[in-house]
Amino acid sequence: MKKSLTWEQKRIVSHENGNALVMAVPGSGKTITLVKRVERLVKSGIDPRSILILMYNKSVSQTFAAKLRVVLKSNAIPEVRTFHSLALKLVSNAEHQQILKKKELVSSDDYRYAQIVRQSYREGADHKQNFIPSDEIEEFELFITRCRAEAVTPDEAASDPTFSKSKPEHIRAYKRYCDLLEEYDLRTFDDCLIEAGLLLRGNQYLGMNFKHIIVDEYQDVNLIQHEMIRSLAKEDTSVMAVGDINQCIYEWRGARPDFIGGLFEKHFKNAKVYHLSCTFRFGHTLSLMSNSVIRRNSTKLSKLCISHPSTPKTNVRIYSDNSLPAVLSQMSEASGTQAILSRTKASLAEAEMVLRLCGLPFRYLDQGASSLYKRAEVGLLVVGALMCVYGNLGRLENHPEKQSLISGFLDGGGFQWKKGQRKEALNGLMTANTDLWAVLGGICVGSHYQKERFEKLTSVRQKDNEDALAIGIFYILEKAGYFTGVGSAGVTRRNSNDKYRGIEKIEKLLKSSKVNAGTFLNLILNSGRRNDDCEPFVLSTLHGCKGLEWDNVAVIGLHEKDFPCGYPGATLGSRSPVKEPMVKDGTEEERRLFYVGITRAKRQLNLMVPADEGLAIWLKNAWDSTPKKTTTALRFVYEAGWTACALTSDAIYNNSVEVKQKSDFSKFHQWYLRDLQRLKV
Ligand SMILES: Nc1ncnc2c1ncn2[C@@H]1O[C@H](COP(=O)(O)OP(=O)(O)OP(=O)(O)O)[C@@H](O)[C@H]1O
Repeated sequence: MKKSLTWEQKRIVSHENGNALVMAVPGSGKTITLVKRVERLVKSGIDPRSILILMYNKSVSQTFAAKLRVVLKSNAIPEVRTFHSLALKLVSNAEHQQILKKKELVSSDDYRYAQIVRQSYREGADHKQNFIPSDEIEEFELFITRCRAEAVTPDEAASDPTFSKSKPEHIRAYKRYCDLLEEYDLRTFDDCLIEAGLLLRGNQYLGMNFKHIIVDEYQDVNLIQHEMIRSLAKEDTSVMAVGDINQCIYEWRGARPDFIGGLFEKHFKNAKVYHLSCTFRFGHTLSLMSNSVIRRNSTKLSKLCISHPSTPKTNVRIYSDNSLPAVLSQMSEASGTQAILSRTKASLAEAEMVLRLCGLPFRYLDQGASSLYKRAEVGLLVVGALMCVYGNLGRLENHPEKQSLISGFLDGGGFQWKKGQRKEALNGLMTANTDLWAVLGGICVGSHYQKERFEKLTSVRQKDNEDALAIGIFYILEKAGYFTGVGSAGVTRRNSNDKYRGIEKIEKLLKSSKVNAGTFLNLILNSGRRNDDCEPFVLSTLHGCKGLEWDNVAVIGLHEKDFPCGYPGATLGSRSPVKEPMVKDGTEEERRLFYVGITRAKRQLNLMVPADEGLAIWLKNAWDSTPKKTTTALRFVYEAGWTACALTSDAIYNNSVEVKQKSDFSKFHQWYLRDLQRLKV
């Protein structure tokens, strides 16, 4: 169906030369608007090669380029790139011209990168043990990311209070990290961005000369990327930044809402401001709820997100956590695409278990990097249960995830490995028909601690059988101390992988489902149902779902404790030239993350919350303020004010707004109704 543009969209398409800032609410059709704008520029005689479009990720940029090829009926389309691919192009050109030293590119999932991070942490932080807990490494990696996002050298980090107030060992380790990259002639993607920025600042454009630059998702641009655009733009370049301040969710990577909400206009003079305030994705209840939440942030809400009258109703429901199996079964019967979104990977693991129990198909958006198999507590549980039931690991032979499960057991088992031991254990256990206790017994001989640990874990040697309740086996393992060595309980802003909560969730599920050990092991070890009439459920973290939409969405794990609003490790310093971060405890970023999550739904949104009497009272009274006391359910669900939003939304759909009293609607809902009236669509 051919879509006719709204007047807001048309104004952006026909923007003349000069800088522009487009503030777009979720689902407002940025893609179609930008495609039409480029089409208009090219039709007006602008050389496509002088147009650069910078997008957030590879798949979005590829889809956008494909759309341009169709619209322009040509392969001669403008340059559509991600920041990283642009940086890579600049750096490889500079290497070619011998301006830069030739180095190999290393991605963050390359084993060499992981080795360098570990080595630099061990040496720089003077870490005695060979095995470093993953949480410590993740915290250090976060520190590296922050330094690289602002191109801070180790010396600068040491003398800058925003960085040096962090752990001193991080600064030493960061210096070692930089030295090691240099030593091994390696360059990460972040290094590419920094070096590309320096090339551009030195006027080494290497053939780049753009009349128009369009940058999508500007709210997640960091300082280096912002500076790159500044260097690329010449006197006569028109830069158009498109984004949504309320969807800035990558502060830990150096993005800041005040870049799109201040810095852009400061550096790109006379920028004309446009709004895309009308969503085509979801109906009035969800628009009202998302506005209701996000207005609690300190960023002033100048325009509300309004549902376009052509948008179908979205059903929003709030359910108790305990009814997850029933809700997912009901979703599987609805038509269209389905997604399960969560702040933490622990909740996704719970959802995966439920899907397996219900025999529903699923896939991870991150290709399985957060799947059950990658979780230490699952490795411990599976290995432990296999030993209890069968007395050996035979069922893992030829299993494609054998290595992940054994690694989980070795990493979560609390062995405090010494140099080379973990590798030896893994190699030993990966050989066919190996005896777990014989391999470990041969390795854990050095220290008293390891011997003790080994003895504790082997205490489950006795054979149970497949009919035993899985929860019974879970308790045997727990008593034997299986889970005491598993990671941290905290969720940092970057790391959504909290293992303790994963254990809690597994326990809850095994208790309520009453499955026996045989069934449980089958559910985990079989690949899950693949073919089904219903679309596979997509599982994703809230960070990963940006820019996407599904017909039916469940946002799960909406517990206050799972959103690290006040978690100290979550607080990020920044050397932004604008001002200090607005809220230090991270509440605003977490609220934006919730906002991004709920605005992915088209027809149905299910919010899964823990039992919370306070929320029941809130909903009964149709309140939408921020609760003053600490809550069990996420405070943002309180703020969304579902009851009042559903009532106002019903009045709009039933055309009964006019017959009601003004006082039937809160001031805030009156604002929405006024804007809806005014919308000249
Ligand atoms: N003028 C229009 N009329 C009808 N539908 C439209 C119009 N413009 C866009 N749409 C539809 O709106 C939906 C959302 O568009 P799009 O995916 O571009 O949103 P977005 O602005 O990028 O959202 P987000 O910020 O959440 O990523 C799409 O299904 C698109 O086809």
